[in-house]
Amino acid sequence: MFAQFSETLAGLQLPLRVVVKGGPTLDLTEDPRVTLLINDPNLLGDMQAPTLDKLGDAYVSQRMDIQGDIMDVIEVADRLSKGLLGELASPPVERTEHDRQMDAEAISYHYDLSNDFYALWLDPQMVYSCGYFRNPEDSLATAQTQKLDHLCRKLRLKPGERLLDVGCGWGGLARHAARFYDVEVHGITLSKAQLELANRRTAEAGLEDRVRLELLDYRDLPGRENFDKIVSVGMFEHVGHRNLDRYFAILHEQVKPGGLVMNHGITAKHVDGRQVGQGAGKFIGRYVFPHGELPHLSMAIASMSEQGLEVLDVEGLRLHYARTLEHWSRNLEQRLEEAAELVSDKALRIWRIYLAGCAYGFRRNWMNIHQILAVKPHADGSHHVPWTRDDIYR
Ligand SMILES: C[S@@+](CC[C@H](N)C(=O)[O-])C[C@H]1O[C@@H](n2cnc3c(N)ncnc32)[C@H](O)[C@@H]1O
Repeated sequence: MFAQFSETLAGLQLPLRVVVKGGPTLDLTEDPRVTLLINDPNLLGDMQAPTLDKLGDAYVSQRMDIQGDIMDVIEVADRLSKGLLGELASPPVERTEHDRQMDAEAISYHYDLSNDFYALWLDPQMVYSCGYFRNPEDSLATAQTQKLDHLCRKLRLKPGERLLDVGCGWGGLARHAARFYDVEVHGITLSKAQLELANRRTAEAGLEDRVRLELLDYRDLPGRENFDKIVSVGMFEHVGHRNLDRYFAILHEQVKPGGLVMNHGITAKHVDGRQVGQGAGKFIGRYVFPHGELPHLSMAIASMSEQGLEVLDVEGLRLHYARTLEHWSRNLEQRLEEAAELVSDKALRIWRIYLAGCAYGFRRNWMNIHQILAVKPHADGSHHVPWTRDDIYR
């Protein structure tokens, strides 16, 4: 099997060494940067058609180990896959009918993993979404604070207003908005572990009177027109295509007439949902974000518009997310031993591949991220949003 494998790979100029445990070694160039250690010789068969999903799966299941910089590993894996299979154009992922239980389980799987583990590689405020780099060399902490402030400015928060934060994570945005914009924030999450730490940090910051966080599904928000402004960051990826109209209808119902809604989330590259990334999306769906779905920007805008939210501004931040993920991945790589004390070997393998793989994917334009700002106009069509964007950038 190894002879056939060597022949298949022979033409690829990749900085790759393949070592079969207790067996032969193959170097594709001099001084390879990346080594794949094959623990299970049967894997050589699968490696004839190496999608990123199959390679990732081999690593997660310990059939293979890796050596070298994790970013190099991802790049070499992608080049290996494209070299042997060409550019794969996969059909869209299967869309699922999301219900509360399915979403609660999917959220718990990802976000209840371990607060201490997330704290190892996120910024000090534990913001788990794309940062905003005024300068590409900004630190992660700076970029996250800038992102929180960018959102608050776009929302034109004013003292005393009520803000709903859908998918509040560890509460970084809620605390920033309450502290610096003097608003009252109601945040919701489906993660018990997140909520516990978010509440603790809010109490420590002395913001309990202005920040209320709770475990609640967005479909269970009571009442209507309760909020002056709404923000949702990194949450709508969990909603699902079939629930998109319902989700935006709920945001429309919850915001007061004249109020602003900000939806910040990852969007698909292609309108028809066909996948790029050599099977990487399958890996993410199986191991990282079960039932996650990425709508195209045009679908999000169409759905918002149909639900009565008038789109004012869209900002693409794709390279900002690549940079954010590079920080997260580098942070994790520097603290692998501590991480191994906090999560299982399997989870650590998954998160290593996911963070480096998504950094690579955003850089290569496999997906995008957009902030979409919309207003719910008054019944007569009026609203009082400033005529220019000058106030945001003062
Ligand atoms: C990627 S995290 C983003 C957290 C935070 N907005 C941030 O930027 O740090 C996604 C958040 O969405 C929440 N979420 C996902 N589905 C939800 C649902 N159906 N109802 C309420 N929250 C949900 C998760 O619990 C999590 O807090």
